[in-house]
Amino acid sequence: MMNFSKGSKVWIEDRISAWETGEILEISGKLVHAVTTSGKKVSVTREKLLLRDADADHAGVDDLTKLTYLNEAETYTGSILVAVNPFAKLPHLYNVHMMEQYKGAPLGELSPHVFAIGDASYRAMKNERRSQSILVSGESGAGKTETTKLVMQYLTYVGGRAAGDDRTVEQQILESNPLLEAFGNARTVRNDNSSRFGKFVEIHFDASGRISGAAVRSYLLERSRVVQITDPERNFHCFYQLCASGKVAEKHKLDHPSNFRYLNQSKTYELDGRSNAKEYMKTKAAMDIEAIFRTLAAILHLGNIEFSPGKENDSSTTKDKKSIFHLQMAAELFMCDEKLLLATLCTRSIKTREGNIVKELDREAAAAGRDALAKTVYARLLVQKVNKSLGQDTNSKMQIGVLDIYGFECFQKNSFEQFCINFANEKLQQHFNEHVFKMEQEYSKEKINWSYIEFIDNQDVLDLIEKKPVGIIALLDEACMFPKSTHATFATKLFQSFKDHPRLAKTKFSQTDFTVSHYAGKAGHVTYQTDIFLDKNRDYVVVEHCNLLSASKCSFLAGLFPSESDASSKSSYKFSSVASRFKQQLQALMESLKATEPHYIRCVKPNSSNKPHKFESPNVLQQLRCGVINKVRMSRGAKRAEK
Ligand SMILES: Nc1ncnc2c1ncn2[C@@H]1O[C@H](COP(=O)(O)OP(=O)(O)OP(=O)(O)O)[C@@H](O)[C@H]1O
Repeated sequence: MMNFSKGSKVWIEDRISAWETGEILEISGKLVHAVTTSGKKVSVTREKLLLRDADADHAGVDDLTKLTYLNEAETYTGSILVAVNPFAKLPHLYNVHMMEQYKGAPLGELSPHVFAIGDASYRAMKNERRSQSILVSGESGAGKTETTKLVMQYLTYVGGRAAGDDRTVEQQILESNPLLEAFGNARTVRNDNSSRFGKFVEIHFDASGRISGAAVRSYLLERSRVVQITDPERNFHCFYQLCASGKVAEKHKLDHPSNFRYLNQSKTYELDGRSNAKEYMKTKAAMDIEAIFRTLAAILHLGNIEFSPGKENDSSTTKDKKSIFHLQMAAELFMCDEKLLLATLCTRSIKTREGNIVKELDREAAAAGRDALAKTVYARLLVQKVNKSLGQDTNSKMQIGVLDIYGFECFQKNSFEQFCINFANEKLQQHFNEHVFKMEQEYSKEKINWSYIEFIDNQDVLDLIEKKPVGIIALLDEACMFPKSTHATFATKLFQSFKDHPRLAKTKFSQTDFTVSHYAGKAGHVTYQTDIFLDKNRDYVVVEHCNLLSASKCSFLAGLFPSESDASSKSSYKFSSVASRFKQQLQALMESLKATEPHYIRCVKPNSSNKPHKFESPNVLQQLRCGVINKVRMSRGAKRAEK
């Protein structure tokens, strides 16, 4: 129970602003009468109040360990940097002078800064000879990508070689950013430059702490965007850049984006304050292979091939002259045979005991196959290319990995993507729990009074999601493999298997939605709509597609499709589970992270209109509650001991 008395400085819970500052006027029985700093008188019960640091009134504090009272109103803590997106350029905060200031400065001596985290990681790596990781999280538009770039800027600054080399590794690393963004980012309703994939950038160092290479791993690229977008969102930036590239565009017969089906589903072609042509130059500077542009152009032409019914029943062929032109262009740019491309799009061969049978595809199936091909080519292009341009150092013993991954998501409607994203966040939360637990043990050895209140073990949610043979992912894969399954049979099986599971519930209004109670407390109850779960989890690799492109005369493209001889497969479609692949990738990521010492940056979006100088408290509080820093509180008075 907190000790309130007349004159106590307090935080008062408020429906609109979350917490208001105030002072107690009088206590009468269960009611406390208080006045807010803005002069409003309120009478509330004690639960609506928290004691407050009066010292911090004037300017606030930027390091929470400086507070006497630590509670939600002051905010949570831990060794986490909370970075609020300024939505304005702040060059004075991120220049060389600043980097110089933070270089070697003990953590906590200067104001909290992204560079301070970068420096702490770099020094820990050098001193302890141990790999480090920096985990950047937050919701869309909170500033993860920008923060990641600043961390990389700092690391390349302190770990860079002396000037004089031709094109140094650190230059290569920094230049990979425009490339990654061109291919992996797009305009969404929430962010003009939203990363449509998660990424783990590993910077490699040699024994003396100098940068020797880098690598990037990507997670869950939103492939569907290549073929489907809605206004005012856009496709990936690189397509618009290519259309604005002048000569190259002309050479590949590209003109305005409005002429391409993959781009004109949304009428948004330009972005405020960005020029497609200028961005193209930046992307181009980071890569020298003409083959990439050619492949991108081929994807756009491919998307413009339309089909009409063919001569035979349920068959299809190119619709008109225009489609034939785009077919020719796509084949030319993919450097493959035009007839073979058409056959790949309009037929499938099925292996039977008697031999191969060629089955005609109707126009819907042909169009679906065309889009699948576009998505597969695009997805393979991204990481392959970026990794090549970075230059990995396979001998490096020490690394600093920067993870930029989507934070916990809970919308009005949640589908498969949110399910995967929240699964990733559960994994990261478990990693965080283990880390804090270890720290707590260290502290108790040193007899420091620190307690990790409400240590929440989320193994049960993880089991629910990923355990074999019965877990949400396993049941989903099973459903995907049986042609007769529907989302309804999947949901029924799910509820049968987990009848009394405390973390899984049915919803009132639907038989097929399910709610998972994630780690993030009340805010973490997420209801998923299973309608398109099965489709979204199916990633068919069409054998003909691979055969077509592995035979391409363009060695770059052929290299993206190493030929697999899978004679045992009866069908030319091979089911591969998106969720299971993601699970494996996460497992590998966790293994990498376990070998490192982690540092955390939580990015916060101050308002939902992306405006500077606007702070919506309830909104921010919600983000902090859902974040990695949830549930970590130091007991009051504990941090005095720590100080
Ligand atoms: N430190 C910063 N200084 C100035 N502007 C920033 C900063 N961080 C973010 N912004 C602004 O906010 C926008 C969104 O940030 P960013 O793209 O980094 O968000 P994100 O968390 O990576 O989002 P998503 O999950 O959608 O990729 C940026 O394009 C930029 O305009």
